Amino acid sequence: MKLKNPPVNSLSLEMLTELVINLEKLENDKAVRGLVLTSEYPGIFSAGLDLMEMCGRNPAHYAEYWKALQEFWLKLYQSSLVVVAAINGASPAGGCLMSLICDYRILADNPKYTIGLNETLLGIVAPFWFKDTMVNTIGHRASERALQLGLLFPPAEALQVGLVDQVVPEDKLQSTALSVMAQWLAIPDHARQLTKTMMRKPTVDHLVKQRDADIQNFVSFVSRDSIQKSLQMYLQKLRQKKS
Ligand SMILES: CC/C=C\C/C=C\C/C=C\CC/C=C/CC(=O)SCCNC(=O)CCNC(=O)[C@H](O)C(C)(C)COP(=O)(O)OP(=O)(O)OC[C@H]1O[C@@H](n2cnc3c(N)ncnc32)[C@H](O)[C@@H]1OP(=O)(O)O
Repeated sequence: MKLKNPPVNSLSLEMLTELVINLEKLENDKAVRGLVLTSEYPGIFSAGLDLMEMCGRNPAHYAEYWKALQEFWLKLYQSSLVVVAAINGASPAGGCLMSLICDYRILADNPKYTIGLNETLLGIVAPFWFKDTMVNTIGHRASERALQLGLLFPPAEALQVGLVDQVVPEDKLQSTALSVMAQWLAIPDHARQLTKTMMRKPTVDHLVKQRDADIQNFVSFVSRDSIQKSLQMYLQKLRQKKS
Protein backbone atom coordinates (compact mmCIF):
# COMPACT_ATOMS: atom_id res chain seq x y z
CA MET A 1 0.00 0.00 0.00
CA LYS A 2 1.52 3.31 -1.08
CA LEU A 3 0.74 6.43 0.91
CA LYS A 4 -0.24 9.14 -1.53
CA ASN A 5 -1.40 12.50 -0.21
CA PRO A 6 0.80 15.25 -1.66
CA PRO A 7 2.89 17.08 -0.75
CA VAL A 8 3.89 15.35 2.52
CA ASN A 9 1.44 12.44 3.08
CA SER A 10 -0.11 14.20 6.05
CA LEU A 11 -2.89 12.19 7.67
CA SER A 12 -5.93 14.27 6.78
CA LEU A 13 -9.46 13.16 7.64
CA GLU A 14 -9.94 12.06 4.04
CA MET A 15 -6.67 10.14 4.00
CA LEU A 16 -7.46 8.36 7.28
CA THR A 17 -10.91 7.40 6.03
CA GLU A 18 -9.46 6.02 2.80
CA LEU A 19 -6.77 4.09 4.65
CA VAL A 20 -9.39 2.43 6.86
CA ILE A 21 -11.54 1.49 3.84
CA ASN A 22 -8.53 0.05 2.01
CA LEU A 23 -7.39 -1.89 5.06
CA GLU A 24 -10.87 -3.38 5.44
CA LYS A 25 -10.84 -4.44 1.78
CA LEU A 26 -7.47 -6.14 2.18
CA GLU A 27 -8.49 -7.83 5.44
CA ASN A 28 -11.57 -9.25 3.71
CA ASP A 29 -9.63 -10.52 0.70
CA LYS A 30 -8.77 -14.16 1.42
CA ALA A 31 -5.92 -14.02 -1.12
CA VAL A 32 -4.07 -11.34 0.87
CA ARG A 33 -1.88 -12.31 3.85
CA GLY A 34 0.54 -9.41 4.09
CA LEU A 35 0.92 -5.73 3.43
CA VAL A 36 3.98 -3.54 2.83
CA LEU A 37 3.29 0.05 3.78
CA THR A 38 5.45 2.61 1.99
CA SER A 39 5.28 6.09 0.47
CA GLU A 40 4.64 7.04 -3.12
CA TYR A 41 7.07 9.94 -2.57
CA PRO A 42 10.60 8.85 -1.64
CA GLY A 43 11.88 11.43 0.87
CA ILE A 44 8.70 11.63 2.90
CA PHE A 45 7.03 8.64 4.50
CA SER A 46 4.44 10.78 6.28
CA ALA A 47 4.48 14.20 7.99
CA GLY A 48 2.07 12.81 10.58
CA LEU A 49 -1.28 14.26 11.48
CA ASP A 50 -2.52 16.98 9.20
CA LEU A 51 -2.01 20.18 11.16
CA MET A 52 -4.73 21.88 9.11
CA GLU A 53 -7.24 19.46 10.69
CA MET A 54 -6.21 20.72 14.14
CA CYS A 55 -6.09 24.46 13.48
CA GLY A 56 -8.97 26.92 13.42
CA ARG A 57 -11.73 24.28 13.18
CA ASN A 58 -14.72 23.71 15.44
CA PRO A 59 -15.04 21.13 18.26
CA ALA A 60 -17.27 18.84 16.16
CA HIS A 61 -14.56 18.69 13.50
CA TYR A 62 -11.83 17.96 16.05
CA ALA A 63 -13.97 15.13 17.48
CA GLU A 64 -14.62 13.63 14.04
CA TYR A 65 -10.95 13.85 13.15
CA TRP A 66 -9.76 12.22 16.37
CA LYS A 67 -12.31 9.41 16.06
CA ALA A 68 -11.04 8.69 12.55
CA LEU A 69 -7.46 8.55 13.83
CA GLN A 70 -8.44 6.17 16.63
CA GLU A 71 -10.27 4.00 14.07
CA PHE A 72 -7.19 3.85 11.85
CA TRP A 73 -4.91 2.96 14.78
CA LEU A 74 -7.32 0.24 15.97
CA LYS A 75 -7.64 -1.26 12.47
CA LEU A 76 -3.94 -1.33 11.69
CA TYR A 77 -2.74 -2.34 15.16
CA GLN A 78 -5.16 -5.29 15.18
CA SER A 79 -4.69 -6.25 11.55
CA SER A 80 -4.60 -9.99 10.94
CA LEU A 81 -2.18 -9.35 8.05
CA VAL A 82 1.58 -9.21 8.37
CA VAL A 83 2.30 -5.50 8.09
CA VAL A 84 5.82 -4.36 7.17
CA ALA A 85 6.71 -0.67 7.06
CA ALA A 86 9.20 0.20 4.31
CA ILE A 87 10.04 3.69 5.52
CA ASN A 88 11.40 5.64 2.56
CA GLY A 89 11.41 9.12 4.04
CA ALA A 90 10.96 11.37 7.05
CA SER A 91 8.53 9.94 9.56
CA PRO A 92 7.73 12.42 12.36
CA ALA A 93 4.91 12.14 14.92
CA GLY A 94 1.86 10.45 13.37
CA GLY A 95 4.18 9.08 10.65
CA CYS A 96 6.23 7.39 13.34
CA LEU A 97 3.06 6.15 15.05
CA MET A 98 1.93 4.56 11.80
CA SER A 99 5.28 2.74 11.54
CA LEU A 100 5.15 1.65 15.18
CA ILE A 101 1.84 -0.13 14.70
CA CYS A 102 3.27 -2.29 11.91
CA ASP A 103 4.83 -5.67 12.72
CA TYR A 104 8.29 -4.82 11.36
CA ARG A 105 10.01 -1.57 10.39
CA ILE A 106 12.75 -1.11 7.79
CA LEU A 107 14.20 2.37 7.35
CA ALA A 108 16.14 3.55 4.29
CA ASP A 109 19.59 4.77 5.26
CA ASN A 110 19.49 8.51 4.64
CA PRO A 111 20.33 11.06 7.36
CA LYS A 112 17.31 13.15 6.31
CA TYR A 113 14.94 10.28 7.10
CA THR A 114 14.38 10.95 10.77
CA ILE A 115 11.73 9.20 12.82
CA GLY A 116 10.19 9.86 16.23
CA LEU A 117 7.29 11.23 18.23
CA ASN A 118 8.21 14.94 18.23
CA GLU A 119 4.89 16.28 19.58
CA THR A 120 6.48 18.28 22.41
CA LEU A 121 8.39 20.35 19.85
CA LEU A 122 5.00 21.57 18.60
CA GLY A 123 3.86 22.38 22.16
CA ILE A 124 1.45 19.43 22.15
CA VAL A 125 1.43 16.13 24.00
CA ALA A 126 1.49 12.61 22.56
CA PRO A 127 -1.69 10.93 23.84
CA PHE A 128 -1.43 7.85 26.08
CA TRP A 129 -2.00 5.39 23.24
CA PHE A 130 0.82 6.92 21.14
CA LYS A 131 2.98 6.59 24.26
CA ASP A 132 1.83 3.00 24.89
CA THR A 133 2.67 2.04 21.31
CA MET A 134 6.15 3.50 21.67
CA VAL A 135 6.78 1.93 25.09
CA ASN A 136 5.80 -1.47 23.62
CA THR A 137 8.50 -1.01 20.99
CA ILE A 138 11.47 0.64 22.72
CA GLY A 139 10.71 0.34 26.45
CA HIS A 140 9.83 2.81 29.18
CA ARG A 141 13.07 4.69 29.80
CA ALA A 142 13.93 5.24 26.13
CA SER A 143 10.33 6.36 25.48
CA GLU A 144 10.30 8.76 28.40
CA ARG A 145 13.43 10.49 27.12
CA ALA A 146 12.35 10.43 23.46
CA LEU A 147 8.86 11.74 24.22
CA GLN A 148 9.90 14.53 26.59
CA LEU A 149 12.61 15.78 24.24
CA GLY A 150 10.52 15.19 21.09
CA LEU A 151 13.49 13.33 19.59
CA LEU A 152 13.64 12.67 15.87
CA PHE A 153 16.16 9.87 15.37
CA PRO A 154 18.36 9.53 12.27
CA PRO A 155 18.62 5.93 10.96
CA ALA A 156 21.60 4.63 12.98
CA GLU A 157 20.15 5.99 16.24
CA ALA A 158 16.65 4.75 15.40
CA LEU A 159 18.12 1.27 14.96
CA GLN A 160 20.14 1.49 18.15
CA VAL A 161 17.13 2.49 20.26
CA GLY A 162 14.93 -0.16 18.59
CA LEU A 163 12.53 2.23 16.92
CA VAL A 164 13.21 0.40 13.65
CA ASP A 165 14.24 -3.23 13.14
CA GLN A 166 16.56 -2.74 10.19
CA VAL A 167 18.32 0.05 8.29
CA VAL A 168 19.19 -0.70 4.68
CA PRO A 169 20.51 1.22 1.64
CA GLU A 170 17.70 3.08 -0.06
CA ASP A 171 17.85 0.93 -3.21
CA LYS A 172 17.47 -2.26 -1.15
CA LEU A 173 14.41 -1.11 0.81
CA GLN A 174 11.64 -2.72 -1.22
CA SER A 175 13.51 -6.01 -1.82
CA THR A 176 14.33 -6.27 1.89
CA ALA A 177 10.67 -5.64 2.74
CA LEU A 178 9.69 -8.53 0.45
CA SER A 179 12.20 -10.95 1.97
CA VAL A 180 11.11 -9.98 5.49
CA MET A 181 7.52 -10.55 4.39
CA ALA A 182 8.41 -14.01 3.05
CA GLN A 183 9.99 -14.88 6.40
CA TRP A 184 6.88 -13.79 8.34
CA LEU A 185 4.51 -15.51 5.91
CA ALA A 186 6.33 -18.81 6.47
CA ILE A 187 4.71 -18.91 9.93
CA PRO A 188 1.21 -20.48 10.06
CA ASP A 189 -1.28 -17.58 9.99
CA HIS A 190 -3.50 -18.69 12.87
CA ALA A 191 -0.58 -19.11 15.31
CA ARG A 192 0.99 -15.79 14.36
CA GLN A 193 -2.34 -13.94 14.45
CA LEU A 194 -3.29 -15.29 17.89
CA THR A 195 0.13 -14.36 19.22
CA LYS A 196 -0.17 -10.84 17.81
CA THR A 197 -3.62 -10.44 19.37
CA MET A 198 -2.36 -11.69 22.74
CA MET A 199 0.61 -9.29 22.70
CA ARG A 200 -1.43 -6.24 21.66
CA LYS A 201 -4.70 -6.80 23.55
CA PRO A 202 -3.85 -4.83 26.73
CA THR A 203 -2.85 -1.78 24.67
CA VAL A 204 -5.97 -2.06 22.50
CA ASP A 205 -8.22 -2.48 25.55
CA HIS A 206 -6.66 0.59 27.16
CA LEU A 207 -7.79 2.77 24.27
CA VAL A 208 -11.13 1.04 23.67
CA LYS A 209 -12.14 1.60 27.31
CA GLN A 210 -11.28 5.29 27.13
CA ARG A 211 -12.22 6.12 23.56
CA ASP A 212 -14.86 8.75 24.30
CA ALA A 213 -12.89 10.35 27.12
CA ASP A 214 -9.84 10.46 24.85
CA ILE A 215 -11.86 12.28 22.16
CA GLN A 216 -13.11 14.79 24.74
CA ASN A 217 -9.54 15.30 26.02
CA PHE A 218 -8.26 15.95 22.54
CA VAL A 219 -11.09 18.37 21.71
CA SER A 220 -10.63 20.44 24.85
CA PHE A 221 -6.80 20.34 24.60
CA VAL A 222 -6.63 21.38 20.96
CA SER A 223 -9.34 24.05 21.39
CA ARG A 224 -7.23 25.96 23.93
CA ASP A 225 -6.00 29.33 22.68
CA SER A 226 -2.46 28.54 23.82
CA ILE A 227 -2.40 25.29 21.82
CA GLN A 228 -3.86 26.97 18.74
CA LYS A 229 -1.13 29.62 19.00
CA SER A 230 1.61 26.98 19.30
CA LEU A 231 0.30 25.11 16.26
CA GLN A 232 0.01 28.29 14.20
CA MET A 233 3.55 29.30 15.12
CA TYR A 234 4.83 25.83 14.16
CA LEU A 235 3.05 26.01 10.79
CA GLN A 236 4.53 29.46 10.22
CA LYS A 237 8.01 28.12 10.98
CA LEU A 238 7.49 25.33 8.43
CA ARG A 239 6.46 27.88 5.81
CA GLN A 240 9.33 30.27 6.61
CA LYS A 241 11.84 27.44 6.27
CA LYS A 242 11.32 27.72 2.51
CA SER A 243 12.06 31.45 2.18
C1 LIG B 1 -2.11 15.27 29.56
C2 LIG B 1 -2.43 15.23 28.11
C3 LIG B 1 -3.66 15.92 27.82
C4 LIG B 1 -4.25 15.91 26.66
C5 LIG B 1 -3.71 15.24 25.47
C6 LIG B 1 -4.80 15.06 24.54
C7 LIG B 1 -4.65 15.08 23.28
C8 LIG B 1 -3.34 15.28 22.60
C9 LIG B 1 -3.35 16.48 21.76
C10 LIG B 1 -2.72 16.57 20.66
C11 LIG B 1 -1.91 15.48 20.08
C12 LIG B 1 -1.90 15.61 18.62
C13 LIG B 1 -0.89 14.70 18.01
C14 LIG B 1 -0.28 15.04 16.89
C15 LIG B 1 0.68 14.18 16.22
C16 LIG B 1 1.16 14.73 14.89
O1 LIG B 1 1.37 13.97 13.99
S1 LIG B 1 1.32 16.40 14.72
C17 LIG B 1 2.16 16.63 13.18
C18 LIG B 1 3.62 16.65 13.43
N1 LIG B 1 4.33 16.71 12.20
C19 LIG B 1 5.46 17.34 12.05
O2 LIG B 1 6.00 17.91 12.97
C20 LIG B 1 6.07 17.35 10.67
C21 LIG B 1 6.11 18.71 10.11
N2 LIG B 1 6.64 18.69 8.76
C22 LIG B 1 7.96 18.60 8.50
O3 LIG B 1 8.80 18.46 9.37
C23 LIG B 1 8.35 18.68 7.05
O4 LIG B 1 7.25 19.21 6.34
C24 LIG B 1 8.72 17.32 6.42
C25 LIG B 1 10.08 16.84 7.00
C26 LIG B 1 7.67 16.26 6.64
C27 LIG B 1 8.90 17.52 4.89
O5 LIG B 1 9.80 18.56 4.66
P1 LIG B 1 9.84 19.26 3.22
O6 LIG B 1 9.93 18.23 2.16
O7 LIG B 1 10.93 20.28 3.27
O8 LIG B 1 8.41 19.92 3.04
P2 LIG B 1 7.87 21.30 3.67
O9 LIG B 1 8.28 21.40 5.10
O10 LIG B 1 8.26 22.42 2.77
O11 LIG B 1 6.32 21.06 3.63
C28 LIG B 1 5.56 21.14 2.43
C29 LIG B 1 4.18 21.70 2.76
O12 LIG B 1 3.51 20.79 3.62
C30 LIG B 1 3.08 21.46 4.81
N3 LIG B 1 3.14 20.50 5.93
C31 LIG B 1 4.20 19.86 6.41
N4 LIG B 1 3.85 19.05 7.41
C32 LIG B 1 2.51 19.18 7.57
C33 LIG B 1 1.56 18.59 8.45
N5 LIG B 1 1.91 17.69 9.38
N6 LIG B 1 0.28 18.96 8.34
C34 LIG B 1 -0.11 19.87 7.40
N7 LIG B 1 0.75 20.46 6.53
C35 LIG B 1 2.05 20.12 6.61
C36 LIG B 1 4.09 22.59 4.96
O13 LIG B 1 3.58 23.60 5.79
C37 LIG B 1 4.27 23.02 3.54
O14 LIG B 1 3.12 23.79 3.19
P3 LIG B 1 3.22 25.02 2.17
O15 LIG B 1 3.68 24.44 0.89
O16 LIG B 1 4.21 25.99 2.77
O17 LIG B 1 1.84 25.59 2.12
